[in-house]
Amino acid sequence: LCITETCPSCSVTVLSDQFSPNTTSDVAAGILIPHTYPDTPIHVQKQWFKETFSHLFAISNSAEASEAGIHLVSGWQIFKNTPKEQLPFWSDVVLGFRPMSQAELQKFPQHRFGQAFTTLKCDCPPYMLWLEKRLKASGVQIYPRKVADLWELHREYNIVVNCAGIGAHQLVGDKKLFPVRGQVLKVQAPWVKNFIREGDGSTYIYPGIDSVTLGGTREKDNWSLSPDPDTTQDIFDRCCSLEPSLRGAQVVKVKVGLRPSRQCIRMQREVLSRGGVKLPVVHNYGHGSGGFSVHRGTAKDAAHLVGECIAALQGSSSRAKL
Ligand SMILES: Cc1cc2nc3c(=O)[nH]c(=O)nc-3n(C[C@H](O)[C@H](O)[C@H](O)COP(=O)(O)OP(=O)(O)OC[C@H]3O[C@@H](n4cnc5c(N)ncnc54)[C@H](O)[C@@H]3O)c2cc1C
Ligand SMILES: O=C(O)CCC(=O)C(=O)O
Repeated sequence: LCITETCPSCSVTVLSDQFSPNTTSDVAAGILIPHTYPDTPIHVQKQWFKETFSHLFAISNSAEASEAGIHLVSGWQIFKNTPKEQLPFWSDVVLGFRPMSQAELQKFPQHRFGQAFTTLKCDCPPYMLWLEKRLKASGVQIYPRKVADLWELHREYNIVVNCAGIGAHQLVGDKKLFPVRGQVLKVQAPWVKNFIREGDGSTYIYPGIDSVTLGGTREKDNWSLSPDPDTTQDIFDRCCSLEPSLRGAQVVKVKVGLRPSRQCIRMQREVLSRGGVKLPVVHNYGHGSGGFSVHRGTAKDAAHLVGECIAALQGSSSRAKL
């Protein structure tokens, strides 16, 4: 979508082997709380988050909000011990960030410190389906296709944008990319209105429009997509200890996804070349635990790199004509 906006003369095609509801993005809670990428400067991460937050805030404040599955949600991030960093880099992007009062902390007798704020949540699959609808309305072609090698696209397309998530491990052989398996439960608990997150991200409760997402797990290098029943029970128990009213909730779905993790998102131009033929590629993958939190910001950067590829192609074709 960002490419159609920044390069309106481009004809864009989406190729994907899986679509919603069968992607990693469909598993996510979709909450906007950044995870830090150790090898990316903080000001860049903050800019990605800010772009994403203000873009989604505008959608949440429009008639599209319910179909897009975008809504504001308030709640608490709680800590058993007071953390060293009490003001995360994103604290002035979310709304109303403040330390919790002692009265609020009484809800969590095991915890000593907490932060209250309002952020945004993207409910999936609705958000994915809404994006797909907007793509089609912009004239984008969408085809199911598994790509074995980016080079196979060189005859059909001038520029390739690689947004394959964990699929990039095989597609481009990126050894720096690894899966972090996550399991979540979707439960019916319409009385739960506030999010609750353990400061280390181990346990969370995120109310959505139709269900509440309970998590989580983080298992590095585990490629299994099968839900584990013991883990389901463990997640449920951990969430009930933070929000005892969940004991009365019914589990409607268990989902597993592989976070495409890396020390930094791969946001990069590359030119593939074989026998004198060139194929410009823009990589935009490796969003780990925070893909929703930064997706619009990173998409804008990727679209900018596509613009640079177009300029380079135009430059080389006018040189060739000379
Ligand atoms: C349990 C869990 C909870 C999460 N919660 C949150 C959250 O609350 N907030 C947040 O910000 N982030 C969250 N995340 C992280 C977020 O889900 C990811 O960062 C994000 O979904 C990655 O998006 P993506 O588009 O890169 O990958 P994907 O959603 O996996 O999309 C990649 C697409 O590429 C296609 N593809 C891959 N390889 C090929 C190929 N060879 N040929 C053709 N197509 C290919 C796939 O079929 C897929 O459609 C969570 C993740 C998990 C697992
Ligand atoms: O960490 C969180 O609180 C949100 C969920 C998430 O991003 C994840 O499980 O990866």
